[in-house]
Amino acid sequence: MDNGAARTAQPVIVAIDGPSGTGKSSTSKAVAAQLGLSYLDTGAQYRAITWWMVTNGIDIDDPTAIAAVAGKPEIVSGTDPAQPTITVDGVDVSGPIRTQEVTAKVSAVSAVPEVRARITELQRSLAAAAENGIVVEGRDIGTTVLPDADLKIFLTASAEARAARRSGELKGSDLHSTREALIKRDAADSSRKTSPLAKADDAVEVDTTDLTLPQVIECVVTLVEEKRAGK
Ligand SMILES: Nc1ncnc2c1ncn2[C@@H]1O[C@H](COP(=O)(O)OP(=O)(O)O)[C@@H](O)[C@H]1O
Ligand SMILES: Nc1ccn([C@H]2C[C@H](O)[C@@H](COP(=O)(O)OP(=O)(O)O)O2)c(=O)n1
Repeated sequence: MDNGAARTAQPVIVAIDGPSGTGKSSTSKAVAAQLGLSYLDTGAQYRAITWWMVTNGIDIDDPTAIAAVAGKPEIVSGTDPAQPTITVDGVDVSGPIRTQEVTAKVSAVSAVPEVRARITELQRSLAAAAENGIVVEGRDIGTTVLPDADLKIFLTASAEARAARRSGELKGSDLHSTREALIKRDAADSSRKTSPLAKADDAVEVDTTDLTLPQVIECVVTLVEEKRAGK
């Protein structure tokens, strides 16, 4: 019986995938905040496990060595879009996971199946625990992690636009080397055997090259609201 209390909407699961610099993090955070949903940056989790491997002297070129210790670090993600957090064994690593060293090594670490199995399990349990629903962003969310997501978005943008956005963030970096590094990482992420970066067949593709960030956010919010209305 309806006792007059506000009826809560069904939890909604939104998967946002795409290559680097397409606007996944900024869009996902804003959409989640606007709609009262949780938010998960899965790239931060792969960066966190990479940071742990580097800090503990694990040979990044040795997938067997990485696999052997993949279960060791305890990675905890806070899913409030206003203040996303990430810790490894209780240490706040939100700064250290963004260094160029971690960025250069994350594709090799995240290609190891044992790493993916571990992180995927964490992602699924966080999504299941999100009371109002969640926006999860990454590379394989729509294809592998949450194939039953209510809405799947695949963001794209030209390499030029993505490199310009990234070098705007990294002070002192030059556009050419940022573009090359970004293309190399996308190629590695797209060609790995285990759950590569890919668009799910039922994902809505949004090309953000000529859109402002507020336009992309509005587009995704509208798609979520349409989904919710149709439920
Ligand atoms: N549509 C857009 N137009 C201009 N800049 C954008 C747009 N979307 C994102 N950005 C900027 O580009 C940078 C990378 O965005 P981010 O959300 O981190 O991308 P991703 O998570 O896909 O790597 C950020 O500085 C962000 O503010
Ligand atoms: N679901 C995911 C998310 C990220 N990864 C890997 C591959 C990416 O190059 C790294 C870093 O991801 P992140 O989203 O932080 O990358 P950006 O620099 O923001 O583009 O993690 C992944 O393999 N699967």
